[in-house]
Amino acid sequence: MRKIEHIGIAVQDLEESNALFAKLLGKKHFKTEKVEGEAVETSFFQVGETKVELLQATNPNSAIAKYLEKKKPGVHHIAFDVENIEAEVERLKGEGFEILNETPKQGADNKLVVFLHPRTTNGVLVELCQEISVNSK
Ligand SMILES: C[C@@H](C(=O)O)C(=O)SCCNC(=O)CCNC(=O)[C@H](O)C(C)(C)COP(=O)(O)OP(=O)(O)OC[C@H]1O[C@@H](n2cnc3c(N)ncnc32)[C@H](O)[C@@H]1OP(=O)(O)O
Ligand SMILES: [Co+2]
Repeated sequence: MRKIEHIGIAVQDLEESNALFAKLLGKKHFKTEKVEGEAVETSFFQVGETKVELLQATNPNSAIAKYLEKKKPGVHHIAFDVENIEAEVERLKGEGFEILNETPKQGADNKLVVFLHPRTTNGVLVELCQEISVNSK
């Protein structure tokens, strides 16, 4: 794990939360992006080396929608930047962590992502992110 790539925060209303976090952080989000595969719309704030990712569900089947059925808006996951996501998945499997999607999937902000089940990570939903480099497209 090279650094915390982002902190994912589940929100009910992206526009409202964008305005709140702009006040909190003293800067506006630098992008919004829909991720069809996760049925979310995201917005990103750069905070030093890491980011804050706000996530709003775009349909009721979204993991974010399901989360907000049971829990209040708040910190949803921690994402770590990794050099080689396949190698990291193998390493973590060997360490006994439960991988939710062994095959990396498309995330936001030009990343391939994998999630670990929170029941094997002390109750924290963990996301691994690998930058999709230009020559691997
Ligand atoms: C755009 C992308 C990106 O950055 O590139 C994203 O981040 S997309 C971010 C959205 N996509 C994802 O999160 C994809 C991965 N997430 C998932 O597959 C799911 O949300 C699960 C983590 C498997 C949870 O699914 P679901 O809520 O249906 O299962 P469940 O209700 O049985 O929950 C199983 C247990 O996990 C707990 N649980 C659920 N969500 C949790 C969360 N975010 N953090 C910590 N614990 C969590 C529940 O309280 C429950 O604990 P108890 O059994 O003790 O009650
Ligand atoms: Co994320």
